[in-house]
Amino acid sequence: MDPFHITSKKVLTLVMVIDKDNQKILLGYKKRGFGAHLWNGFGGKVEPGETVRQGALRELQEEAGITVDDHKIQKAGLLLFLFENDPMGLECHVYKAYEYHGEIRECEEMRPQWFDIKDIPYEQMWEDDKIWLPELLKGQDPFYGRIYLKRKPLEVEGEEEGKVTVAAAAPSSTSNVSLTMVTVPFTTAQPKSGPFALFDHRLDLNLSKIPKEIAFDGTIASYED
Ligand SMILES: Nc1nc2c([nH]c(=O)n2[C@H]2C[C@H](O)[C@@H](COP(=O)(O)OP(=O)(O)OP(=O)(O)O)O2)c(=O)[nH]1
Repeated sequence: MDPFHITSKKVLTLVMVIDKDNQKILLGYKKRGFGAHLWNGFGGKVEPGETVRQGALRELQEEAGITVDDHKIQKAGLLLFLFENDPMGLECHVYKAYEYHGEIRECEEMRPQWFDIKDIPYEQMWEDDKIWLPELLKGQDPFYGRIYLKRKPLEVEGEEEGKVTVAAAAPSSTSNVSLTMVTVPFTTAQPKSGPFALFDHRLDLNLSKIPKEIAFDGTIASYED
């Protein structure tokens, strides 16, 4: 049985806000939850009753405090995250925006910060980002990627007085796996990377040739602009 076979998926959004004039990108430090301690764009689960695009705009407003005009947010790609031995895939719709309204502000989930595009903190981001984000920044989008991830055995959860508490990483979907808590010596050299390690990937840069509905693994990924 293919360990990356999925039978269902969650639909997620991710918005990358880019300041072209100053060659900067807005990232948020995820303070809690899935992908905690990593820098990322802004996004989350699409809620019932909203389109993917509406979900992207809502999450950007909630997490960074800013809004983008509907026609100014551009689809940059579609990423399918597949987790080993997890039948739930994540279909992540990636958008980019070059203009926004409002004041950037921190919320309890994310701490936004501008980074020079030449200094993107890839070592503190999801491992797959270094595959597709440079393409987005070069304008090589829209793209379609399949990202295969393996669970890391242990993951940093918190730190106190030179020690960190680590827990067995939880799977992407609702988990019936119990967390194993242990305390190990903390080394500052250890990056706080995501709980999953990149196993394999495929990135297709000519999405225009792919039909709007993409069939994969028995499920259909919607591709709305
Ligand atoms: N850059 C990047 N982003 C990813 C990867 N995998 C992944 O889920 N994401 C993004 C997609 C979403 O924006 C975000 C996960 O959504 P979330 O769990 O925070 O959703 P949410 O805000 O609705 O969550 P909640 O805490 O309100 O339940 O992480 C990845 O490999 N790279």
